[in-house]
This record gives sequence, structure tokens and C-alpha cells, in this order.
Amino acid sequence: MSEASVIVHADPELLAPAVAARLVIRLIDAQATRGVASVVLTGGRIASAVYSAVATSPGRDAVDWSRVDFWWGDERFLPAGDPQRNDTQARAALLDSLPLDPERVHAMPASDGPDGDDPEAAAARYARVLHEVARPGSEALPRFDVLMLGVGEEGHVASVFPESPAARETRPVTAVLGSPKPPPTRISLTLPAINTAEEVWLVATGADKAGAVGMALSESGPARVPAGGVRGVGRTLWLLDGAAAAQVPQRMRSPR
Ligand SMILES: O=C1O[C@H](COP(=O)(O)O)[C@@H](O)[C@H](O)[C@H]1O
Repeated sequence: MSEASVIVHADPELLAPAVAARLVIRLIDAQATRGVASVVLTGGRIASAVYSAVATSPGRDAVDWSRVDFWWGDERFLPAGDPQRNDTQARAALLDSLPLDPERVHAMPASDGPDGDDPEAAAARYARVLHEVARPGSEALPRFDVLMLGVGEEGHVASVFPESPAARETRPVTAVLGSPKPPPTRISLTLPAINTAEEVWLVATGADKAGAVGMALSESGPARVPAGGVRGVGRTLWLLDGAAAAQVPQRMRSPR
């Protein structure tokens, strides 16, 4: 497990294109090494800004998008196409403009999908899809080159909320019932699944995230502050704007 690195850009207008450029390079590198690349997408406001920035990034067409696997770290369990769904937002901001292989776009099931309005069955279905694509000989999960996460005001990541059953779940995918943030029903990768990613990037902006970021980077336990419990195997990057980084000590910030 990697130590956390913290990179601060002044504001969201600088952070979004910087993260987008970083993602484009990371995918190009992964394809140069392995022929394919994989990314786990997240939801939320800064994530959508990053996806829009990828869509207009100068390096965008250097990625072979038909050889990128897209996964989601969590999903709001709503009908397909609902504007609140994380995949709907990612498609609108980026995916719809890319020459993708639709077989490689692994959205989490919707509440009007094959399992109907049964989030437990939908979570189990997503776990099976992950398992089917996993590396031969590996356990339950495929390789994730980059796994992106937003951070909630109270320290949630994906749909793992503080002191919730999901924060202690050991299976890779879980249904989330009674989420404190609407909508109440969700599907999420769990902390052990997130922590199999090669790189985990936590992206946060705004003063309302500063307390959660500060606590996650201190000694708070993962059940209390799930964002503090995520680590990439090779790299853990906190990508913040100045307001979200307000409680991060200077000594923890990477020089730029
Ligand atoms: O509900 C969710 O919220 C977080 C953070 O969203 P933001 O708008 O405050 O940035 C997001 O990362 C997560 O994927 C999503 O389902």
C-alpha cells in the first residue's frame, strides 16, 4: 500500500484540466505497457468537471478509447438514464463523445435493469461482471489502473459513508440502503475492492470538503472517515484545490 501524496492546485478551474491531463497520460502509459487500460469513474461535481476537461484535452486522441475499460466506484440506484446517476453524468460529460467499445463500458445496474428494484441482487450482479473480467488466476477483481473518488463533506468515498455497514463490508461490491445523502439506495465498491487499484486518486474542491480532507489525512479510522481508508497499491494521490486543502499541513503537500 502506498503513502498518500497531496497535490494542490489553486482552484477548480486549474484542478479539473490538470487531473484530466494526468488521466490522459496515465491511460496512454497503461496502453503502452499492457495494450489496454482501465479506469474506475466516480460521481459528483468535480468529477464531471474533470470528464468535461478530458473531452477537450489536447491529448485526448492519443488514447485508444476502444481499449479502455470503464468501471464505476459507486452508483445511485435509479432507472437507467436518470440525470442523478453517476453513469448518466459521465456519459454526458465525456463518454458520449468518445469512440469507445460499448462492451468495455461496465455501468453498475439500474433500478429498472435485469434485477428490477433489488439493490442486493444488482450489487451481486456487478460483482459477477467484475469477476468475469478479472485477470486469469486472480481473485474477484480485474486490474484497475486508476480509480477516481470524490470526497463527501462528511468523508464518504464512493457510497461508503462513515459508520455505515458498507464501511466494514469485506465483499467487493455492496448495496447501500438508507444513504444519508440522497438518493438513499446505492451500489458501491467497498474499501477492500477500492484498495486493489494500482492508483487511487481522491479529487476534492471547496471549503466544505476541508474538514473531511484534514481528518482523512490524520489518524481517523476508515469507519469514521472512509476517505482515510483508501490506498492505491502503487500510488495514492490527493488532488485538491486550495480551499479543500486548507487543513492539510504544508509538510504533507508535494512541491510543484
Ligand atoms: O453521492 C456522491 O457524492 C460524491 C461527492 O460528490 P460531490 O458533488 O460532493 O463532489 C461522489 O464522489 C460519489 O461518487 C457520489 O455518488
